[in-house]
Amino acid sequence: MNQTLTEKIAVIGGGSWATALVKILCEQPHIQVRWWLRSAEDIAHIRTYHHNPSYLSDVYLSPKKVKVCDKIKEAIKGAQYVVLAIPAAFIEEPLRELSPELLKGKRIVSAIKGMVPHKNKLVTDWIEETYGIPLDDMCVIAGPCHAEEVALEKQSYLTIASTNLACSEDFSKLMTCRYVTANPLTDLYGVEYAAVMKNIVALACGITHGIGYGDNFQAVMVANAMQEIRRFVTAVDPRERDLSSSAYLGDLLVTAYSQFSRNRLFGNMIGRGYSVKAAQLEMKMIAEGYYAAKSIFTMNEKYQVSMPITEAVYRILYEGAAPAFVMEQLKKHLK
Ligand SMILES: NC(=O)c1ccc[n+]([C@@H]2O[C@H](COP(=O)([O-])OP(=O)(O)OC[C@H]3O[C@@H](n4cnc5c(N)ncnc54)[C@H](OP(=O)(O)O)[C@@H]3O)[C@@H](O)[C@H]2O)c1
Ligand SMILES: O=P(O)(O)OC[C@H](O)CO
Repeated sequence: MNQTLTEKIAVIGGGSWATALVKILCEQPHIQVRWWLRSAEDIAHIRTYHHNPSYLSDVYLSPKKVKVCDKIKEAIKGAQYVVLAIPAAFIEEPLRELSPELLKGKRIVSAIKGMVPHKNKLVTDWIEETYGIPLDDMCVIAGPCHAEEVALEKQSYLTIASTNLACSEDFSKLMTCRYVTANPLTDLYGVEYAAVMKNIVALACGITHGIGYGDNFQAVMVANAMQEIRRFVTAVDPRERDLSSSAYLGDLLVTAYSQFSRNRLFGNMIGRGYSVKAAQLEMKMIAEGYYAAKSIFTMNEKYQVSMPITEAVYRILYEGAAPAFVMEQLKKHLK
């Protein structure tokens, strides 16, 4: 049956999460996805074979639904939503081609769980400051959801957070399909900071497992981490929020425990004695927690919240402190 594709959505980024989001969006009969990737080889391959050769290569990408674009300007043209799915550390370069005029009137959706390094800014704050998009025209995709499980169509839940309930409700509808349920929420900052911080915790879990600590220790660390997240998020953006819900606690748990977690894997390599450089080279994918540890540690110089787990990860990754020694010190802070 021929469907009329009445809504264009741009997806920016070519990694695993971008590929999974393209797949989810393609489930909507009326949507055409305009997909920008930086790799010319991947673009050529997708055009010919309808699969991303580099990430989630089993996912079929229908040429009727997905238009792959070499130019970011081409991808956003006519799109009502622009979905950003590049690790925060690399977001500035590709968006440099865009201007406030080109993005005016569009809704920006951040699928990024990271902060723009050097600026120590949430992606939504950085977009508002750089492109003048009001926060009410933005939302973030959060919740415990690994791209690999989306590829396998395993039942998953997402949270779409925005300061503007209508914006989060509208986008939740587009992200809901047979195997994904997306729920709206209005706690934009809380969700965004919690998503950034859970990556640091997963790194810490990986480090301790790499050293030889067991599940008993990890459970205590994750419980303490939830309190650390609560202290920091409350200091930065005080308001009522249920941190035990899936956008916060659920996301922390999946990242801390899943076989698919990039951040946990990265931490595990560090715990087993890899240098940061060697671990980054070995892992094809990006562990946002590496950058987040620095951003949150630096932000906390202002807030002075007690954050022993973040500090431990920062000292290991950025000051070269020995993981076993740092974790020995951390033990004294956990209950
Ligand atoms: N994966 C998930 O399950 C998942 C779930 C929820 C949220 N997220 C979030 O989604 C965002 C994207 O993560 P991902 O998992 O899709 O990452 P990924 O699979 O590790 O892919 C990395 C992406 O970053 C690009 N990249 C790497 N180095 C770059 C550089 N120096 N300059 C510019 N681009 C570079 C890669 O492009 P090339 O392929 O061309 O190298 C690729 O598109 C992150 O913020 C992550 O936290 C991921
Ligand atoms: O678990 P990670 O470190 O791969 O991060 C991916 C997502 O944030 C999980 O929701």
